[in-house]
Amino acid sequence: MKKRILITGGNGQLGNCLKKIAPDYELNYDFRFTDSSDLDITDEAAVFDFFEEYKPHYCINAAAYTAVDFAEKEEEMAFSVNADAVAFLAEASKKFKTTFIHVSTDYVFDGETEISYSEDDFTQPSGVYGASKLKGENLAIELNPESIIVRTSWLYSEFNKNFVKTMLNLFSQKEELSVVADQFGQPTNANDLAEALMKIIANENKTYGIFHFSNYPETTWYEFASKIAEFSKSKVKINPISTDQFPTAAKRPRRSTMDLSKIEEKYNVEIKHWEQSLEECIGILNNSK
Ligand SMILES: NC(=O)C1=CN([C@@H]2O[C@H](COP(=O)(O)OP(=O)(O)OC[C@H]3O[C@@H](n4cnc5c(N)ncnc54)[C@H](O)[C@@H]3O)[C@@H](O)[C@H]2O)C=CC1
Repeated sequence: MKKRILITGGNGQLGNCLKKIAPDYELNYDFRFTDSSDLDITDEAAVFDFFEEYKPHYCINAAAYTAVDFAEKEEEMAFSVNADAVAFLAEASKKFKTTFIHVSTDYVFDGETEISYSEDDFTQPSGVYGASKLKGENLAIELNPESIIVRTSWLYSEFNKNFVKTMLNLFSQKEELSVVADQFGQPTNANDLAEALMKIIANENKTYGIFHFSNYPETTWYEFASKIAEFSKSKVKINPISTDQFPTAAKRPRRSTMDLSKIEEKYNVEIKHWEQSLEECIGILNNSK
Protein backbone atom coordinates (compact mmCIF):
# COMPACT_ATOMS: atom_id res chain seq x y z
CA MET A 1 0.00 0.00 0.00
CA LYS A 2 1.23 3.47 -0.87
CA LYS A 3 1.77 5.83 2.06
CA ARG A 4 -0.21 9.07 1.76
CA ILE A 5 1.59 12.42 2.05
CA LEU A 6 -0.31 15.66 2.49
CA ILE A 7 1.66 18.77 1.51
CA THR A 8 0.35 22.17 2.56
CA GLY A 9 1.65 25.32 0.87
CA GLY A 10 2.10 23.28 -2.31
CA ASN A 11 2.35 26.39 -4.51
CA GLY A 12 5.19 27.88 -2.48
CA GLN A 13 8.86 27.54 -3.21
CA LEU A 14 9.41 24.37 -1.16
CA GLY A 15 6.01 23.05 -2.26
CA ASN A 16 7.04 23.38 -5.90
CA CYS A 17 10.33 21.57 -5.26
CA LEU A 18 8.42 18.72 -3.61
CA LYS A 19 6.03 18.64 -6.61
CA LYS A 20 9.03 18.41 -8.93
CA ILE A 21 10.47 15.32 -7.21
CA ALA A 22 7.14 13.63 -6.38
CA PRO A 23 7.19 11.50 -9.60
CA ASP A 24 10.47 9.90 -8.40
CA TYR A 25 8.66 8.62 -5.31
CA GLU A 26 5.25 7.72 -6.72
CA LEU A 27 5.90 4.00 -6.55
CA ASN A 28 5.73 4.15 -2.75
CA TYR A 29 3.83 7.33 -2.00
CA ASP A 30 0.62 9.08 -2.92
CA PHE A 31 1.01 12.86 -2.80
CA ARG A 32 -1.77 15.39 -2.18
CA PHE A 33 -0.58 18.95 -2.79
CA THR A 34 -2.77 21.70 -1.36
CA ASP A 35 -2.52 25.46 -0.94
CA SER A 36 -4.74 28.14 0.61
CA SER A 37 -7.37 27.86 -2.16
CA ASP A 38 -8.19 24.23 -1.34
CA LEU A 39 -6.85 23.86 2.22
CA ASP A 40 -6.53 27.05 4.22
CA ILE A 41 -4.56 25.81 7.21
CA THR A 42 -5.92 28.63 9.41
CA ASP A 43 -9.37 27.03 9.09
CA GLU A 44 -9.38 24.47 11.91
CA ALA A 45 -12.49 22.62 10.73
CA ALA A 46 -11.16 22.41 7.17
CA VAL A 47 -7.87 20.95 8.45
CA PHE A 48 -9.61 18.26 10.49
CA ASP A 49 -12.05 17.48 7.63
CA PHE A 50 -9.13 17.09 5.24
CA PHE A 51 -7.31 14.69 7.57
CA GLU A 52 -10.54 12.75 8.13
CA GLU A 53 -11.04 12.31 4.39
CA TYR A 54 -7.43 11.71 3.24
CA LYS A 55 -5.99 10.08 6.39
CA PRO A 56 -2.38 11.02 5.55
CA HIS A 57 0.50 8.99 6.94
CA TYR A 58 2.65 12.13 6.68
CA CYS A 59 1.92 15.83 6.61
CA ILE A 60 4.63 18.19 5.38
CA ASN A 61 3.74 21.74 6.33
CA ALA A 62 5.36 23.86 3.62
CA ALA A 63 2.76 26.62 4.13
CA ALA A 64 3.83 29.75 5.93
CA TYR A 65 3.53 33.49 6.13
CA THR A 66 7.02 34.33 4.85
CA ALA A 67 6.93 38.12 4.30
CA VAL A 68 9.54 38.92 6.96
CA ASP A 69 9.27 42.73 6.77
CA PHE A 70 5.48 42.93 6.30
CA ALA A 71 5.10 40.69 9.34
CA GLU A 72 6.16 43.63 11.51
CA LYS A 73 2.84 45.27 10.59
CA GLU A 74 0.75 42.14 10.01
CA GLU A 75 1.49 40.43 13.30
CA GLU A 76 -1.94 38.85 13.60
CA MET A 77 -1.75 37.25 10.18
CA ALA A 78 1.81 36.02 10.73
CA PHE A 79 0.85 34.36 14.02
CA SER A 80 -2.36 32.95 12.54
CA VAL A 81 -0.50 31.07 9.74
CA ASN A 82 2.83 30.38 11.46
CA ALA A 83 1.55 29.46 14.92
CA ASP A 84 -2.25 28.91 15.27
CA ALA A 85 -2.50 26.93 12.03
CA VAL A 86 0.55 24.85 12.98
CA ALA A 87 -1.30 23.90 16.15
CA PHE A 88 -4.29 22.70 14.08
CA LEU A 89 -2.01 20.59 11.88
CA ALA A 90 -0.15 19.16 14.88
CA GLU A 91 -3.41 18.27 16.64
CA ALA A 92 -4.93 16.73 13.53
CA SER A 93 -1.70 14.78 12.97
CA LYS A 94 -1.87 13.41 16.49
CA LYS A 95 -5.53 12.45 16.13
CA PHE A 96 -5.04 10.66 12.80
CA LYS A 97 -1.62 9.12 13.64
CA THR A 98 0.06 11.20 10.97
CA THR A 99 3.77 12.01 11.24
CA PHE A 100 3.91 15.80 11.26
CA ILE A 101 6.88 17.35 9.46
CA HIS A 102 7.02 21.08 9.94
CA VAL A 103 9.46 23.56 8.38
CA SER A 104 10.88 26.41 10.43
CA THR A 105 13.62 29.00 10.23
CA ASP A 106 17.00 30.23 11.47
CA TYR A 107 15.17 33.50 12.35
CA VAL A 108 14.19 31.90 15.68
CA PHE A 109 17.74 32.92 16.72
CA ASP A 110 18.95 36.45 17.36
CA GLY A 111 22.25 35.77 15.59
CA GLU A 112 24.45 37.32 18.27
CA THR A 113 26.93 34.46 18.50
CA GLU A 114 30.12 33.22 16.87
CA ILE A 115 29.28 29.53 17.42
CA SER A 116 27.05 27.52 15.05
CA TYR A 117 23.62 27.05 16.57
CA SER A 118 22.63 23.56 17.59
CA GLU A 119 18.98 22.51 17.79
CA ASP A 120 18.65 23.04 21.54
CA ASP A 121 20.43 26.40 21.68
CA PHE A 122 18.66 29.38 23.18
CA THR A 123 16.09 30.93 20.83
CA GLN A 124 15.41 34.64 20.78
CA PRO A 125 13.80 35.93 17.59
CA SER A 126 14.38 39.58 16.81
CA GLY A 127 11.26 40.11 14.68
CA VAL A 128 7.59 39.17 14.39
CA TYR A 129 8.18 36.55 11.68
CA GLY A 130 10.76 34.70 13.79
CA ALA A 131 8.58 34.98 16.89
CA SER A 132 5.57 33.56 15.02
CA LYS A 133 7.65 30.66 13.67
CA LEU A 134 9.08 29.93 17.13
CA LYS A 135 5.58 29.83 18.59
CA GLY A 136 4.61 27.39 15.82
CA GLU A 137 7.55 25.13 16.73
CA ASN A 138 6.63 25.16 20.41
CA LEU A 139 2.96 24.43 19.73
CA ALA A 140 3.82 21.57 17.38
CA ILE A 141 6.04 19.88 19.99
CA GLU A 142 3.59 20.54 22.82
CA LEU A 143 0.53 19.25 20.95
CA ASN A 144 2.22 16.42 19.10
CA PRO A 145 5.54 15.24 20.54
CA GLU A 146 5.95 13.06 17.46
CA SER A 147 6.57 16.13 15.29
CA ILE A 148 9.68 16.59 13.21
CA ILE A 149 10.68 20.22 12.84
CA VAL A 150 13.25 21.13 10.21
CA ARG A 151 14.73 24.60 10.52
CA THR A 152 16.25 25.92 7.31
CA SER A 153 17.80 29.19 6.14
CA TRP A 154 18.25 31.48 3.11
CA LEU A 155 15.97 29.34 0.91
CA TYR A 156 16.08 29.72 -2.87
CA SER A 157 15.26 27.67 -5.96
CA GLU A 158 14.16 28.11 -9.56
CA PHE A 159 10.61 28.65 -8.27
CA ASN A 160 8.76 31.64 -6.80
CA LYS A 161 10.47 34.77 -5.48
CA ASN A 162 13.82 34.50 -3.72
CA PHE A 163 17.23 36.16 -3.36
CA VAL A 164 18.85 34.36 -6.31
CA LYS A 165 16.07 35.31 -8.73
CA THR A 166 15.96 38.87 -7.38
CA MET A 167 19.72 39.22 -7.95
CA LEU A 168 19.54 37.81 -11.49
CA ASN A 169 16.77 40.26 -12.24
CA LEU A 170 18.80 43.18 -10.85
CA PHE A 171 21.91 42.06 -12.78
CA SER A 172 19.92 42.37 -16.01
CA GLN A 173 18.91 45.95 -15.15
CA LYS A 174 21.92 47.46 -13.38
CA GLU A 175 25.65 47.76 -13.85
CA GLU A 176 26.36 48.16 -10.16
CA LEU A 177 24.61 47.24 -6.91
CA SER A 178 25.27 47.00 -3.18
CA VAL A 179 24.75 43.93 -1.02
CA VAL A 180 25.07 43.47 2.75
CA ALA A 181 28.41 41.92 3.71
CA ASP A 182 28.16 41.70 7.50
CA GLN A 183 25.34 39.16 7.87
CA PHE A 184 26.34 35.50 7.89
CA GLY A 185 24.23 32.44 7.20
CA GLN A 186 23.86 29.30 5.12
CA PRO A 187 22.04 29.36 1.78
CA THR A 188 19.75 26.42 1.06
CA ASN A 189 18.60 25.19 -2.33
CA ALA A 190 14.96 24.26 -1.65
CA ASN A 191 15.40 21.24 -3.95
CA ASP A 192 17.97 19.86 -1.48
CA LEU A 193 15.55 20.50 1.38
CA ALA A 194 12.77 18.67 -0.49
CA GLU A 195 15.05 15.63 -0.94
CA ALA A 196 16.03 15.77 2.75
CA LEU A 197 12.36 15.75 3.78
CA MET A 198 11.71 12.69 1.60
CA LYS A 199 14.71 10.98 3.18
CA ILE A 200 13.21 11.63 6.62
CA ILE A 201 9.90 10.16 5.45
CA ALA A 202 11.60 7.05 4.03
CA ASN A 203 13.43 6.35 7.29
CA GLU A 204 11.59 3.63 9.22
CA ASN A 205 13.29 4.47 12.50
CA LYS A 206 12.16 8.04 13.10
CA THR A 207 13.71 10.43 15.58
CA TYR A 208 11.35 13.27 16.50
CA GLY A 209 12.15 16.82 17.53
CA ILE A 210 14.05 19.68 15.95
CA PHE A 211 16.64 19.38 13.15
CA HIS A 212 18.70 21.90 11.20
CA PHE A 213 19.09 21.59 7.44
CA SER A 214 20.83 23.89 4.96
CA ASN A 215 23.72 23.84 2.55
CA TYR A 216 27.17 24.64 3.95
CA PRO A 217 29.44 26.39 4.93
CA GLU A 218 28.41 29.87 6.02
CA THR A 219 28.74 32.87 3.78
CA THR A 220 27.50 36.46 3.55
CA TRP A 221 24.78 37.91 1.30
CA TYR A 222 27.57 39.78 -0.51
CA GLU A 223 29.58 36.60 -1.23
CA PHE A 224 26.37 34.80 -2.18
CA ALA A 225 25.46 37.57 -4.64
CA SER A 226 29.03 37.57 -6.03
CA LYS A 227 28.81 33.81 -6.75
CA ILE A 228 25.40 34.29 -8.41
CA ALA A 229 27.07 36.86 -10.66
CA GLU A 230 30.02 34.56 -11.39
CA PHE A 231 27.87 31.51 -12.17
CA SER A 232 25.51 33.53 -14.37
CA LYS A 233 28.48 35.18 -16.14
CA SER A 234 27.22 38.63 -15.23
CA LYS A 235 29.58 41.61 -15.45
CA VAL A 236 27.72 43.50 -12.71
CA LYS A 237 29.82 45.25 -10.06
CA ILE A 238 28.77 44.31 -6.53
CA ASN A 239 29.75 46.56 -3.64
CA PRO A 240 29.85 45.25 -0.06
CA ILE A 241 27.84 47.35 2.38
CA SER A 242 26.99 47.09 6.06
CA THR A 243 23.57 46.32 7.56
CA ASP A 244 23.31 49.95 8.70
CA GLN A 245 23.45 51.03 5.06
CA PHE A 246 20.51 48.77 4.14
CA PRO A 247 17.79 49.28 6.75
CA THR A 248 14.85 46.82 6.76
CA ALA A 249 11.61 46.83 8.77
CA ALA A 250 12.55 43.56 10.49
CA LYS A 251 15.98 43.11 12.03
CA ARG A 252 17.89 40.12 10.56
CA PRO A 253 20.16 37.85 12.62
CA ARG A 254 23.79 38.95 12.23
CA ARG A 255 25.04 35.37 12.17
CA SER A 256 22.52 32.53 12.06
CA THR A 257 24.82 29.70 11.05
CA MET A 258 23.33 26.34 12.08
CA ASP A 259 25.10 23.14 13.07
CA LEU A 260 23.92 20.41 10.67
CA SER A 261 25.39 17.31 12.29
CA LYS A 262 22.17 16.03 13.91
CA ILE A 263 20.18 15.57 10.67
CA GLU A 264 23.27 14.17 8.98
CA GLU A 265 23.71 11.54 11.69
CA LYS A 266 20.07 10.63 12.43
CA TYR A 267 18.73 10.73 8.88
CA ASN A 268 21.87 10.29 6.82
CA VAL A 269 20.99 13.26 4.61
CA GLU A 270 23.54 14.71 2.25
CA ILE A 271 24.73 18.20 3.10
CA LYS A 272 25.92 19.84 -0.10
CA HIS A 273 28.28 22.77 -0.51
CA TRP A 274 26.21 25.87 -1.20
CA GLU A 275 28.25 26.79 -4.26
CA GLN A 276 27.49 23.42 -5.88
CA SER A 277 23.76 23.73 -5.17
CA LEU A 278 23.72 27.33 -6.39
CA GLU A 279 25.45 26.37 -9.63
CA GLU A 280 22.80 23.68 -10.22
CA CYS A 281 20.01 26.19 -9.67
CA ILE A 282 21.55 28.74 -12.04
CA GLY A 283 21.99 25.99 -14.63
CA ILE A 284 18.27 25.19 -14.40
CA LEU A 285 17.33 28.87 -14.66
CA ASN A 286 19.60 29.32 -17.71
CA ASN A 287 18.10 26.29 -19.45
CA SER A 288 14.56 27.54 -18.89
CA LYS A 289 15.24 30.94 -20.56
N1 LIG B 1 12.08 31.58 2.08
C1 LIG B 1 13.10 31.55 2.93
O1 LIG B 1 14.15 32.18 2.75
C2 LIG B 1 13.00 30.71 4.18
C3 LIG B 1 11.87 29.97 4.44
N2 LIG B 1 11.79 29.21 5.57
C4 LIG B 1 10.61 28.41 5.84
O2 LIG B 1 10.54 27.42 4.82
C5 LIG B 1 9.18 27.10 4.55
C6 LIG B 1 8.92 27.18 3.06
O3 LIG B 1 9.16 28.51 2.64
P1 LIG B 1 8.91 28.98 1.13
O4 LIG B 1 8.58 27.80 0.30
O5 LIG B 1 10.03 29.87 0.75
O6 LIG B 1 7.61 29.88 1.32
P2 LIG B 1 6.66 30.51 0.20
O7 LIG B 1 6.27 31.86 0.71
O8 LIG B 1 7.26 30.38 -1.15
O9 LIG B 1 5.40 29.55 0.24
C7 LIG B 1 4.48 29.53 1.28
C8 LIG B 1 3.20 28.93 0.76
O10 LIG B 1 2.28 28.90 1.86
C9 LIG B 1 1.01 29.20 1.34
N3 LIG B 1 0.14 29.67 2.41
C10 LIG B 1 0.19 30.86 3.07
N4 LIG B 1 -0.84 30.94 3.93
C11 LIG B 1 -1.54 29.78 3.83
C12 LIG B 1 -2.70 29.27 4.45
N5 LIG B 1 -3.37 30.00 5.36
N6 LIG B 1 -3.15 28.04 4.11
C13 LIG B 1 -2.47 27.31 3.18
N7 LIG B 1 -1.38 27.74 2.53
C14 LIG B 1 -0.91 28.96 2.86
C15 LIG B 1 1.27 30.27 0.28
O11 LIG B 1 0.17 30.38 -0.61
C16 LIG B 1 2.54 29.74 -0.36
O12 LIG B 1 2.22 28.90 -1.45
C17 LIG B 1 8.36 28.03 5.42
O13 LIG B 1 8.00 27.37 6.60
C18 LIG B 1 9.30 29.16 5.76
O14 LIG B 1 8.96 29.79 6.98
C19 LIG B 1 12.83 29.14 6.45
C20 LIG B 1 13.97 29.86 6.25
C21 LIG B 1 14.16 30.69 5.10
